[in-house]
Amino acid sequence: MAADEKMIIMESIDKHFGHLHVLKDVSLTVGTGEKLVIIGPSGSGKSTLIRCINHLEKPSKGRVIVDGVEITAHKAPVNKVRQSIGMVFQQFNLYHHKTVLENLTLAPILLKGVAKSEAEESAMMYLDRVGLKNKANVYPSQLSGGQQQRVAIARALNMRPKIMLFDEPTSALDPEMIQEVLDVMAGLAGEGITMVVVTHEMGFAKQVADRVIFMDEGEILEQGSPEHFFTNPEHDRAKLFLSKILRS
Ligand SMILES: Nc1ncnc2c1ncn2[C@@H]1O[C@H](COP(=O)(O)OP(=O)(O)OP(=O)(O)O)[C@@H](O)[C@H]1O
Repeated sequence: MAADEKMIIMESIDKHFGHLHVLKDVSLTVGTGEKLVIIGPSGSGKSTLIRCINHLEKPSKGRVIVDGVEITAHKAPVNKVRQSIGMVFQQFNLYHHKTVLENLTLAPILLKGVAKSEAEESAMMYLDRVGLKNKANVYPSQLSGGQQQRVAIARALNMRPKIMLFDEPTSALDPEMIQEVLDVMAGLAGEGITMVVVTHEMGFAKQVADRVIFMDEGEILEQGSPEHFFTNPEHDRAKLFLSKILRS
């Protein structure tokens, strides 16, 4: 894979919610296999930006190109492109009336026409990867929050995505469960998949990110390698944010 290959291109994105101007002319590219971590204060537009990548939010202006397909184009094959983008949310969003195994196999069978036996085989592989092979036949309500989030990650992976988006995946978890989810994500990061992660976990950003982006008030204020950003933030607002979050 060429290092300059672009998996995600966002060009001059604006997003308004009514009078609220949430993204202001944001441009961003993410390289194939890159691990990008987005940080910033609450309300700065991080979730909105990441949701523009898979068109859960439609930009008011600008273009989004994913793996060579412009999903903001008129009549773009949004559903098809979405199949190559896994997303993990703060809330785990599992199907509670389905077993863990069924949670993983449903989308590949229904959306991609994968044979049930094949979907189950790969599901077991991914459950093993997140350390939950022995939970295949239980229901989500029988799992801890951390386990449910690991199932959500395995479910996204079972669609064989090219990109994984994480929107504050540990924010709803009890503190003792955060690390088990971050460990799974760090393991995944080592495997070459393109990852975009919104998080308040600065340790994860330092450990895993190729690049950190600091957003404030709908703009990318600063970006750089974690080594550079965390030791040498340039903007006062980035400095203030880091001093607050690293103290907490
Ligand atoms: N669907 C929506 N309708 C109206 N306003 C919205 C909507 N989604 C987000 N907003 C507003 O847009 C702004 C940016 O929200 P967003 O969730 O992108 O920020 P964030 O940086 O991810 O914040 P947090 O860290 O608190 O999740 C906020 O003021 C939010 O209230």
